[in-house]
Amino acid sequence: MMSEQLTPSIIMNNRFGHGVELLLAHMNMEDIITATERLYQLEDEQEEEGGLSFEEEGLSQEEMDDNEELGDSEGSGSEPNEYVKAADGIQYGSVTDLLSFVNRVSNMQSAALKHTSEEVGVLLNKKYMIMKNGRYQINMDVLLFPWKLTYKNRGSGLIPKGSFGKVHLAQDAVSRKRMACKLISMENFKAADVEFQARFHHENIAELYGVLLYDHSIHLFMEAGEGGSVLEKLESCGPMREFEIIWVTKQVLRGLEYLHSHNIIHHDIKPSNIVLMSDKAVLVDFGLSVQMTEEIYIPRDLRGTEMYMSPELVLCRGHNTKADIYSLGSTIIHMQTGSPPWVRRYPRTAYPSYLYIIHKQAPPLEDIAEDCSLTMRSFLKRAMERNPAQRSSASELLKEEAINPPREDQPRCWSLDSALEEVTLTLLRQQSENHDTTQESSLCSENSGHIKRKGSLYIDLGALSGVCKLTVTGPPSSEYG
Ligand SMILES: Nc1ncnc2c1ncn2[C@@H]1O[C@H](COP(=O)(O)OP(=O)(O)OP(=O)(O)O)[C@@H](O)[C@H]1O
Repeated sequence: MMSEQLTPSIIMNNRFGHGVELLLAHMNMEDIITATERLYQLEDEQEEEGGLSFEEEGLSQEEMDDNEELGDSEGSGSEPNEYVKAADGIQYGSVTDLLSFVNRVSNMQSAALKHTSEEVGVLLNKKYMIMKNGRYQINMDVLLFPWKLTYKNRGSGLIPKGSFGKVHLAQDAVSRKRMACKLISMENFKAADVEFQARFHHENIAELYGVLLYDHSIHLFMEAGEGGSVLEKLESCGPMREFEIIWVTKQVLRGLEYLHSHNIIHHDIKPSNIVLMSDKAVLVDFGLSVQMTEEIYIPRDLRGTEMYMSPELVLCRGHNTKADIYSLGSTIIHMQTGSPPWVRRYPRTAYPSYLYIIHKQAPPLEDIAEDCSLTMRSFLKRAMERNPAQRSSASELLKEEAINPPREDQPRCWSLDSALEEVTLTLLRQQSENHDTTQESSLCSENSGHIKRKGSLYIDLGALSGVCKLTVTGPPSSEYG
């Protein structure tokens, strides 16, 4: 059995021997057979290919080239076997490498990994996660911090906590990239927790950077929503204004349009699973997601969060991607009013479950905010249509007037944008008439920056974060030396 006192070099030298001892001591026979089969299969593959290869899926040419170098320099082909390697170190790899790592880890008895004192895992992103001497150590190469979302009325050191995980802010010591790191205990980890984020890439889906197993917890490193979740914003700043809701809704719909085009149901659309960045919002938490293989998904269990669930999901007789659209409708009601649907009419204290109410009474159009615009109200009716076949899809909703308001109805900053743009263009025209090239170039650069921001709520969110005293306190740079 691997002793905790062994120095890293001894562990390296005895890696293969200790690995076998560990397997024998802690795995059951079935695990050993699976592992052995995998070992021979891998050896065969390596012999055929003349060495260990990375599947290049999801990697840029540059990364693929780097992988080749990595393979040479680290002598990956000469490792005793990949089974031991993948459970006994860190490697840069492709999505396929990562998925095979998480599958192996989630199938192993947790006792077999209990004594792994070093990080093991697969990193997808070489630009942000910089390995040193074949290692990527927690609290050395990557530092973890509690989120310090200093929204008003909130204490510091808040760690957003879900039912199975907790999410820290992480920073790579070399690249300085800030990431979110979700910790899931081995007992609760399942491959689905990473599968969708690893396989599917879209700007409105939090990008997965790598997965490590350390200290008996799975660490998922991903794109960080430094502005916190929509739920945190609601809890601290109260109901959102319609132009903010429109902005978030559009981002979520784009993410859903992409997921649904791949027949993926997210299954848990709600304010805490939408996180904010300065220029976009992304979906997180794919632990309940499912990729449909048929028109209708027949669930074996109830998936989702009650208050946001559609009536067909509650019924458990089969549903499809439209269930997410309904949950988005519930989420919009929460953003408008500060409470999820139902709870103001049926207080939680008196109603321990809302399933029956949803089944009998959905959709909860009475919960739509009183000051909701007519177009948003009609959007909500389409999104929360009781019959999923008649409910609009993400692509259809993206074309709705409610989320594409006419220019004159845009929020003030948009008008400010437009006004600035018009003034700048007029000035530019005048300047070019006068041939004053010096001023023209300075105006040009200002203008291009301005145009880049146009169409996003860049200014609003910045201003908003000021109003809400939203800051993410990063680590003092002195901590990195
Ligand atoms: N990439 C991220 N960036 C910023 N915050 C995040 C990120 N991922 C998750 N969070 C925050 O951490 C909280 C918990 O994460 P997550 O929902 O993934 O865990 P969970 O255990 O599956 O939660 P639940 O079961 O309640 O949905 C989220 O509500 C969100 O506030």
